[in-house]
Amino acid sequence: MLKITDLVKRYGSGEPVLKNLDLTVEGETVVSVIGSSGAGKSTLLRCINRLVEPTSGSIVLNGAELTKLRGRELRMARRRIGMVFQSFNLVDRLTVMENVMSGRLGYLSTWAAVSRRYPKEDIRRAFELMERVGIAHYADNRADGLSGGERQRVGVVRALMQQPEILLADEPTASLDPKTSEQIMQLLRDLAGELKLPVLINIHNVTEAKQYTDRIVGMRYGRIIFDDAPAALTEDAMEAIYSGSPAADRAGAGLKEAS
Ligand SMILES: Nc1ncnc2c1ncn2[C@@H]1O[C@H](COP(=O)(O)OP(=O)(O)OP(=O)(O)O)[C@@H](O)[C@H]1O
Repeated sequence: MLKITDLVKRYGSGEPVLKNLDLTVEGETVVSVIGSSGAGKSTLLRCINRLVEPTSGSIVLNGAELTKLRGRELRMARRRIGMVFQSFNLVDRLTVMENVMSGRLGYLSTWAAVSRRYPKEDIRRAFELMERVGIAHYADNRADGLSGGERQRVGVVRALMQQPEILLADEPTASLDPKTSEQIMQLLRDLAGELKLPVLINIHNVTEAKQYTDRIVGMRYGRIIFDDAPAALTEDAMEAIYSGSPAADRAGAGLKEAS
């Protein structure tokens, strides 16, 4: 379970971009985070894996407080959090297999990592997952020879190789055509169920969020103002999430306040 309490993030001395957020994600739920550009969606995801340092608040993953960790402990905790990126973040000149196996680096000794001596079990698991997502036949191909959808599948398998306890996806379909985008959303949804993994997806495409996720979290300038099932995302709720400006938000407008 991921439990975020009273999370604040301020970049430098500016206004907070996350304002006392509370969010709990349990089980194999697929949760989408929607909101205007600048609402703080990426910052929220990046605070969870500490790519961005939270200013204050608590982020607990299966009993472990992530905000307090430093050094080795932080590296150990990070491997429990899988991340899938909009731009895939693959190493182009490496093969699909090498990219996938880089998901295991956090588990290997320095010597094993440098010499790329992966345990047999890791290799078996890599093939199993690559088969599952339909890229096993590309294992020895260079990553830059693949289509966008195939590259994102590599990114998903790499994240799963970490044996994560949660999967974070930062606009995973934004670089893909509509059909491929739907396939990736379906894949994330299916994998959440198969691996009993909670998935948190930052996404701009509200139609996909409604179709492929169990729960929608709507952010407006640093606050969560909607958190419910897709069917509850009415036009009024959409208006509250997407209208306004940071200045209007500072003045206190919002769905929670209005209701
Ligand atoms: N490294 C940074 N330094 C300073 N300000 C930042 C930094 N990263 C993000 N911000 C600011 O924080 C706010 C929230 O940005 P964030 O990227 O989290 O929003 P978002 O909802 O993910 O937007 P988008 O949908 O456009 O990606 C924005 O005002 C942004 O300019």
